[in-house]
Amino acid sequence: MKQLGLATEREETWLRQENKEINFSVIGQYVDYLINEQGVKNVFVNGTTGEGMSLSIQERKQLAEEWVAKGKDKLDHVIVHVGALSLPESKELARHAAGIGVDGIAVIAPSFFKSVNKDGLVAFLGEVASQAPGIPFYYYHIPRLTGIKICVEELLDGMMEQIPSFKGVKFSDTDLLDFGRCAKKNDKGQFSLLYGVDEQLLCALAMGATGAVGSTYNYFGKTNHLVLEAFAGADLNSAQKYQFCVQEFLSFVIAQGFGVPQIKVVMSLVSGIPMGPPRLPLSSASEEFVLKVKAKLESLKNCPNSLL
Ligand SMILES: CC(=O)N[C@@H]([C@@H](O)[C@H](O)[C@H](O)CO)[C@@H](O)CC(=O)C(=O)O
Repeated sequence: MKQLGLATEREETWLRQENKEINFSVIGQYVDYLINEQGVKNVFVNGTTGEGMSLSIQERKQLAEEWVAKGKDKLDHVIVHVGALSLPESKELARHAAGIGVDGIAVIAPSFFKSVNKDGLVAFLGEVASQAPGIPFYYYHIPRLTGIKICVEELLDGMMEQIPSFKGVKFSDTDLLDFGRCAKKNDKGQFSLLYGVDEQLLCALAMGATGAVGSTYNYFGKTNHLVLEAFAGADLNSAQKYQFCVQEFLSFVIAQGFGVPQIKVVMSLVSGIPMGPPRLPLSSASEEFVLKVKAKLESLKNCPNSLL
């Protein structure tokens, strides 16, 4: 947490920032921070934390371009979320992503019509994927936000059969029964299962996760790498210790109300790079949250398992 002092200074900047425009200029700095401070070399752009669904198509394209440009020769993978409510917009984003050379695209279930069925959803995903034929395709499952609760295990057969570029699932849900059934289908390691509920990463690894995508890796990247390493080395005690450390922080912030605005506060405090306010309809985190989370982060500096 050596950046805390710097973040305090910049915090006023982000709280005062009123125009809510994207600050593209910090992306290069953020790439270096992720690599050097967090050991993270893969990014997922325009997802939930990045408020992708609150951005215009043009903004999403510009962001994807900037991440690809600034990540060139530095990052291993830039996966861009291209999901949208409208199929033509999602296809346009997929074509654009393919054109700028991303390493993967992901699509969330379009969620205005909740009565979507499995075949309709797979057909939607397939049409989007077909616009970027050589690019690995991921289905982004986050039912808590989309309200689309079709089990991923049910979708898998359709996606594997109908989407030639299907590469895997970003699974942001606590349903480890569904997750385990997906892992069973992955017995030959045909696809990636990227878990996205960071407080339960270790459980998902035990079940068959092949990787993870989440907001926490912005600021607890190193600690989470230790979870991965300890698990890979069959050192369950250490893996638990590191996971408990992440859980201690997340249970504290979740009790305060932890959504994208609050995640941005933590990311700004730890990185020292201002993430700015969220876009409406989300509102900035309260000053009370900022003070509490600062104190919590300070206290974690003394946690023997924390690499903050
Ligand atoms: C709802 C939400 O934001 N979920 C996060 C988690 O990383 C979540 O913040 C974390 O598990 C803490 O609860 C991710 O699954 C989302 C994510 O990866 C994204 O930004 O697309």
